[in-house]
Amino acid sequence: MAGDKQSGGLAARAAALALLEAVLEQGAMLGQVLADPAGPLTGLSPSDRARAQRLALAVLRHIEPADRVLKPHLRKEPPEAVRIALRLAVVELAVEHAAAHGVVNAAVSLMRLGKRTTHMAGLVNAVLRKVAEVPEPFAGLPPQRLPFWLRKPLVDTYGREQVAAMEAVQALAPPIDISVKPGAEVAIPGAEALPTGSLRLPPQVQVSNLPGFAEGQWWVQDAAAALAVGLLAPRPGERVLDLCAAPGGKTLQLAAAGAQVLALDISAPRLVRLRDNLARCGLAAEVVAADALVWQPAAAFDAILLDAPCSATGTIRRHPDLPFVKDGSDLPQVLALQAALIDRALGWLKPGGRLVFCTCSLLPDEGEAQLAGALARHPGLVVERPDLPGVEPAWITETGGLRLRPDYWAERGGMDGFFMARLRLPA
Ligand SMILES: C[S@@+](CC[C@H](N)C(=O)[O-])C[C@H]1O[C@@H](n2cnc3c(N)ncnc32)[C@H](O)[C@@H]1O
Repeated sequence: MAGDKQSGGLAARAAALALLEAVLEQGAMLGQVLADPAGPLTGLSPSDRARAQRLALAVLRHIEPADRVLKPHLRKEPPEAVRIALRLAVVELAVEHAAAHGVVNAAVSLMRLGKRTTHMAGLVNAVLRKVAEVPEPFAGLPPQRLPFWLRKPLVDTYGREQVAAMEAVQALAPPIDISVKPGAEVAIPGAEALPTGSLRLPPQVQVSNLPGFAEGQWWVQDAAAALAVGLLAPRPGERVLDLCAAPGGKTLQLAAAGAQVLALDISAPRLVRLRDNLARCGLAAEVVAADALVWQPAAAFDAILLDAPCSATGTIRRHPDLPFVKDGSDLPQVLALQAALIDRALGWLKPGGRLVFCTCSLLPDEGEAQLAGALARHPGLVVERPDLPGVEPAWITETGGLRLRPDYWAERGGMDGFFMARLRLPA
């Protein structure tokens, strides 16, 4: 749909609906759909692409309140395509505070464009006019809840109030954090220096236009994710393995610290991004595409960072599609893989060497329980407590791990959920 400005934003909205249908009806992760060269964003202008993506993310963060607003106005279940279009319009009204006439007209036009939806245009018009009469449609409604398979273990672990606080943060578009190359002078207007050393930018800035990006002086990396390399504390010249490295945020930190890095990942396509990131930042690492369950190193390492595959449930504020696509059924295999990777990595360290194990998960099975399992299987292994700038004592667990949650720094926009621990072998 060319000339989206003249057509009142229809192309961006139509693409947002297609993205939402791919996630909600076909169970695709948004990242996969966005990366598809033949996907719904093909042919759109950069600003329409950005708008479509922003709208789809906003809807995924507010499906539950949108459905509650719509319920009194719908006598029977509309077809899924119509329901998704109604949700989009409600979120535009309630969250984006877009002008009602534009939102209603666009939704009606989109219905008229589809053979299977054209007969619903009148209903959509009537429902949205009713919704638009209320100044703040979401006022008084709780934020969207996590799905039961995830919410239950989180409530059991952290408590009901804490989980509600996480859900409140997950309802907001997250800020963008960046890690700055040591020694680089970066002046980005509006950037906030975080206590742990990362810089925080407002949500939805166009990062590639900002000063220092093209020159490779910094890279996008959540402030919580950046702490794993701080915990490993790589020293110049050390031989360090970045196990499960792609797309490479932590590889960049390790290389920038002067370590001699071997970055390994099973995914060749994800390693293309890692290589691009290294090239942009003028940093070097040996890159290996291999399965860590079969690969063997030629020599032992001083230190290993294991950023293991996991449920990624700590990243829902950045990936609100995750609760609609995953159901936790792959967790047993993922837990077994994490334990196997820990055991293999410990076997590749020099005596006295250190391993940081981390996962971007909120589930204790993928964090605290993996640490306990590793300590039980490897007598002599010790946990070294984190001592990092900006890390609050309350974030450190009894056994010396670091538990990070989305509701920490809530007033600043939160942080990704992570668990990380530094283990040392006997010398
Ligand atoms: C959490 S991500 C890593 C993120 C990365 N460390 C960063 O900071 O950008 C986990 C990675 O594990 C990789 N992976 C999964 N199974 C693997 C295996 N058996 N061997 C090596 N890598 C694996 C995935 O391809 C994925 O890139």
